[in-house]
Amino acid sequence: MISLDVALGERAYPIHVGPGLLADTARWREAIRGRHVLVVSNETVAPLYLARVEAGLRGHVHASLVLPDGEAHKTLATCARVFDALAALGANRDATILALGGGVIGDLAGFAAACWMRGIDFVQMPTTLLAMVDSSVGGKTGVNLPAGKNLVGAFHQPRAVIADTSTLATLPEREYRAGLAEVVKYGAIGDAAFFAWLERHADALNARDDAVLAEAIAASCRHKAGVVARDEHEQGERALLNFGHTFGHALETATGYGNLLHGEAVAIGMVLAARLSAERGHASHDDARRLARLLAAFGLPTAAPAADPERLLALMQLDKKNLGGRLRLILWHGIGAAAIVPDVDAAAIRGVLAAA
Ligand SMILES: NC(=O)c1ccc[n+]([C@@H]2O[C@H](COP(=O)([O-])OP(=O)(O)OC[C@H]3O[C@@H](n4cnc5c(N)ncnc54)[C@H](O)[C@@H]3O)[C@@H](O)[C@H]2O)c1
Ligand SMILES: O=C(O)C(=O)C[C@@H](O)[C@H](O)[C@H](O)COP(=O)(O)O
Ligand SMILES: [Zn+2]
Repeated sequence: MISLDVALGERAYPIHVGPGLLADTARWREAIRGRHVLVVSNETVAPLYLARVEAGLRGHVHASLVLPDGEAHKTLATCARVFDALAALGANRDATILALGGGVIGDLAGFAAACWMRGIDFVQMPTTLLAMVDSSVGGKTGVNLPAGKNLVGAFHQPRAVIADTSTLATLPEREYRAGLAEVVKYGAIGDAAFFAWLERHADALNARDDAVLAEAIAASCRHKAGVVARDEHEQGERALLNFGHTFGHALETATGYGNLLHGEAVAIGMVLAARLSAERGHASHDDARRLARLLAAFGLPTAAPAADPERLLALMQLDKKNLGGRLRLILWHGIGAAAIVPDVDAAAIRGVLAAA
């Protein structure tokens, strides 16, 4: 098992990564402070793993809420179901939500925890690669609107992250590969050596080699935990974690939530952002091609699906990073370096979208 901390002073919390952690109840029960516990999961994950979690809750007043599966359900309406379940449980301010599932469950249950009685504890129990390397860490919680991804949300840090890597054994191949997109992101924006390591270990990662995968997850969590500790509320550096996301989120919304997986949309978005950066002279075309090659080696898409460029641009205009009506994007300086660019010309974005 690997453990590290997200260093946030009094709100610091541990990330534990390793096989069998859900059954290691002593490890995660210490993160629960009150009597009431609501486990939030979905109809795919619950039959596989909910019993392991419930077995650790003897002595607590607890209930489980099993939600429908999918990005299309990351909505305010689903969130209202979590509130109803908390009310039925009699959950007070000392209640804890356990979010058992992928990023959709983590974002949604975390947001419900941020809102219930103005904020209760929650514990992330990620069961996808993407959730283990990214969404469970850092406290970005929220839901989608038809108008855009994650438009309603809150920063609310979990009390602990319990990543049981044995759950990845049941994760479908496409979902596994989508998680690798966010792993590549850490190398692309801030760690050229890690990027090169990923290139060398692509075959092992595709084969889900246990030791190599554990190293990739640990390195990703270290990157994310470091950024979050330095810039919890995205006043600066944290925005770099959004590399590829302005394009990616627009594609997810435009194609209908769930058709393109988040990791897939981010892969395409990183390729488009890298191309835009190369065209503006920030990065070399060779580096942009190298990024696309690594993503393709992980079986990820690198070309945008058919979508109206004007609709995509309109969606990008509602991105949370924008200020003063200006398009603020994360552009790229080649393998291992990225920067926030405050005023990107819409015409340049149109050009990249039209050529995609
Ligand atoms: N908060 C953040 O910082 C952050 C970071 C990245 C992504 N996100 C969000 O995360 C979401 C994507 O998360 P995701 O990729 O985990 O998708 P997901 O939550 O939809 O999970 C993917 C699929 O795998 C299934 N699944 C989960 N664990 C499984 C397991 N162990 N075995 C079998 N099936 C399993 C799920 O039921 C689902 O069908 C998006 O909404 C994205 O916006 C948030
Ligand atoms: O933690 C962050 O900060 C990120 O940007 C991580 C992203 O991978 C993630 O998709 C996040 O949900 C995007 O956040 P948003 O603020 O663009 O909605
Ligand atoms: Zn993401």
